[in-house]
Amino acid sequence: MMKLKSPPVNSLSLELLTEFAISLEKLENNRACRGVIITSSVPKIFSSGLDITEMCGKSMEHYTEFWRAVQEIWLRVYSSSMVTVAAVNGSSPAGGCLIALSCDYRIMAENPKFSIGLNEAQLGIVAPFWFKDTFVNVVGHRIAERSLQLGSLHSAPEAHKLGLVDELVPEEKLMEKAAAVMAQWLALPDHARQLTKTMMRKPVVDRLVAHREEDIKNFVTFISKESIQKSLRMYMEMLKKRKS
Ligand SMILES: CC/C=C\CC/C=C/CC(=O)SCCNC(=O)CCNC(=O)[C@H](O)C(C)(C)COP(=O)(O)OP(=O)(O)OC[C@H]1O[C@@H](n2cnc3c(N)ncnc32)[C@H](O)[C@@H]1OP(=O)(O)O
Repeated sequence: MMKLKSPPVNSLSLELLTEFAISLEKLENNRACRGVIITSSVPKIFSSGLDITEMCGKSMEHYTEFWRAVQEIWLRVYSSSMVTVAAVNGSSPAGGCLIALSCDYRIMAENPKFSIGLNEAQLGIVAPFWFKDTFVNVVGHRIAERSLQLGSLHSAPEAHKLGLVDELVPEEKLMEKAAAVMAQWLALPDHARQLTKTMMRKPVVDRLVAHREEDIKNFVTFISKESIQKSLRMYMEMLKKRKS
C-alpha cells in the first residue's frame, strides 16, 4: 500500500512527486510485489492535485523540472506492471484525479462531499493531451469532452454514474474492499494481465514518450505567460478567501 502523506492537502509538489516516483520504482523492482493500493493518509483529501505554488512565480528551469516530474509519475503509474488500485478516500481534483485515473481500478468513499475531476479549465489552464487521453480511456469521449470543457468536479455519486470511479463503498469499508479487489486481480497470471494492460495503454504512453520534450516546452511557455500566472494567483487567492 502506498499512502500519500503531505498535509494539509497532499498537493503534488516536486518533492512529493519525486518521493512518489522513487517509492513506485522500488516496488516495481521488487518481484515479490505484484500490486499496490494508492490512498491517502490525509483525512478527507486524496490529493489536491499539482501544487499550484510550483507553477507560480518560479523560473523556467523550475517549471521544466517540475513538469518532467509530473510526466514521470504519470508514466510510472499508467504503465506500471503491478496491479494498481486507487482507494480514493477524499477529494481528488486535477492532478489527484489523474493519479486515480491512471490506476487499473478506482474505489471511492461514498461521501457526497468528496469530489473528483479534471477541473483545470476552472483555473484558466488546459489539461495536457495525456491527461485528456487517460480520461477518455476511462469514461469515453463525450463525457470527457463535456467534463473537461466545463472543468467539472463531480461528487462521488456523480463520478460513479459517469464511470469515473468503478465503485463506491462506505468510508469504513474502503480499504477492505480495495484489498478484495486486489486479490481478485492478482488471481490472474501476471504475464497475461500485464500484456493486456500494455496493449490497452501503449498508444497513449508512446504518444507522450515520443513528444516528451515538446510537451515540456509547451508547458513552460504556457505557464510562464503573464495572463496564466495571473489566473493562477487569482485562483490561489480565491482558495484562501473561501477559507476565511
Ligand atoms: C499546457 C499544460 C498547462 C497546464 C497544465 C497544468 C495542470 C495542472 C493540474 C493540477 O493539478 S492544478 C491544481 C488543481 N487543484 C485544485 O484546483 C484544488 C484546489 N484546492 C481545493 O479545492 C481545496 O483546497 C481542497 C478541496 C483540495 C481541500 O479543501 P480544504 O480541506 O477546505 O482545504 P483548503 O482549501 O483550506 O486548503 C488548505 C491549504 O492548502 C492550499 N492548497 C489547496 N490546494 C492546493 C494546491 N493544489 N496547490 C497548492 N496549495 C493548495 C490552500 O490554499 C490552503 O493554503 P493556506 O495557506 O490558506 O492554508
